[in-house]
Formats: sequence, C-alpha cells, structure tokens
Amino acid sequence: LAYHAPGYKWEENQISYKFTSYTRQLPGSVQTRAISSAFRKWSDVTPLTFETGRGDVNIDIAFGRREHGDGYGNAFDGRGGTLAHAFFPGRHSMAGDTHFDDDEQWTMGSDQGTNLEIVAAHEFGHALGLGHSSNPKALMAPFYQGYDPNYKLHEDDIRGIQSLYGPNRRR
Ligand SMILES: CC(C)C[C@H](CC(=O)NO)C(=O)N[C@H]1Cc2cn(c3ccccc23)CCCCCCNC1=O
Ligand SMILES: [Ca+2]
Ligand SMILES: [Zn+2]
Ligand SMILES: [Zn+2]
Repeated sequence: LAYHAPGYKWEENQISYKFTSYTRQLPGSVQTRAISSAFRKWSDVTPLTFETGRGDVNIDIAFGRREHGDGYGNAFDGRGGTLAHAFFPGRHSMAGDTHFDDDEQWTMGSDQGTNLEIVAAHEFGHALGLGHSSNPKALMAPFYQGYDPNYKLHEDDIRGIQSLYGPNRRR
C-alpha cells in the first residue's frame, strides 16, 4: 500500500550500530566479526550499508540477564527459552536495539552452545522491520534452528527485506 506507518522501516539506507555491552564468553574481536557478518547477510541483498558509530546510532547492541532495563515484559529467562530480542525501526530511543540473553552459552564456530552470528542475523531482521516468518526454514522463523556453518537467508527472508528496502543495486 502506498502509505506506510511511520517506523515500519529506516528512512535512510546507511544504518549505524554500536555495542553498549559485550558478553564475557567470547573475545571482543570474535563478537565484532560475528555482528558484521550477520549484517552482511542483509546488506548483500539490499541497498543497506552498516557501519559502526558512536553516540546516537540506529542499532544499539547489548548483552543482559533477566530484567535488563527495557521493562519487565522484556526480561530474559535464564539459559534456554528466549535467546534474544530486538525492537523494530522507529523514532523512539529503543528502536532497532538488539539484546542478547547473557545466560546463554554464546559460541562461534562450534556446534556447542548458541551461535551468536545466526541469532544476531535473526534479530537484525527485526531491527530492520521484519516480523517472524511462518516458514520453519526461514531465518526469521521464531525458533532457533541450531548451528549451521553455512547458514544463509531463505528466499522468504530475502523477499521480506526487499519488500521494505528493495534489492542490492550495487554491482
Ligand atoms: C529464533 C531465535 C534466534 C530467537 C527467538 C526469540 C525471538 O524471536 N527473538 O527475536 C527465540 O529465542 N526462540 C526460542 C523459542 C523457544 C523454544 N523453546 C522455548 C522454551 C521457552 C521459551 C521459548 C522457547 C523450546 C526449548 C528450546 C530453547 C532454546 C531455543 N529457543 C528458541 O528457539
Ligand atoms: Ca534465555
Ligand atoms: Zn531487552
Ligand atoms: Zn524473532
């Protein structure tokens, strides 16, 4: 439809992000690489670019446990259960913010624990404006599908994000 509710997507294609906290379970360099790799899944198929910023950015990334500052309805639940959550685009201060439950065992490159990059890629789908997919094979499905070293966006994810931002027009 021609009219779109304000806040359903970001109005600019250049998206900034920063960490406001890290997990102690992985080296910082591993976390920053996991996050930039998760963003790349989305920039590969849209005109969006992602860059780290300071101060007021679109997507603030944090790790927290239980009640972590965004209201009791959003408290995490210890190991297992809910792994992370993210806020949709908008003008309010929490818009785009992405939080990871630090009671999970965050890993990279291992089939143990919970893979940070895959979960981040799912959460960034929300932070960019996508809801959940009913296709269980889609990254935006509401359930973590386990470790997959070759995970990629499903066509359902690509269709969804391109309906908001269009295709990747770069080469
Ligand atoms: C998609 C994912 C990256 C983010 C989603 C949350 C989400 O949609 N964030 O945007 C998530 O954490 N889903 C739960 C859903 C879930 C599965 N169970 C649960 C038991 C209790 C509460 C929730 C769950 C059964 C036991 C398995 C628990 C461990 C895996 N957890 C999940 O798959
Ligand atoms: Ca949890
Ligand atoms: Zn939160
Ligand atoms: Zn989700």
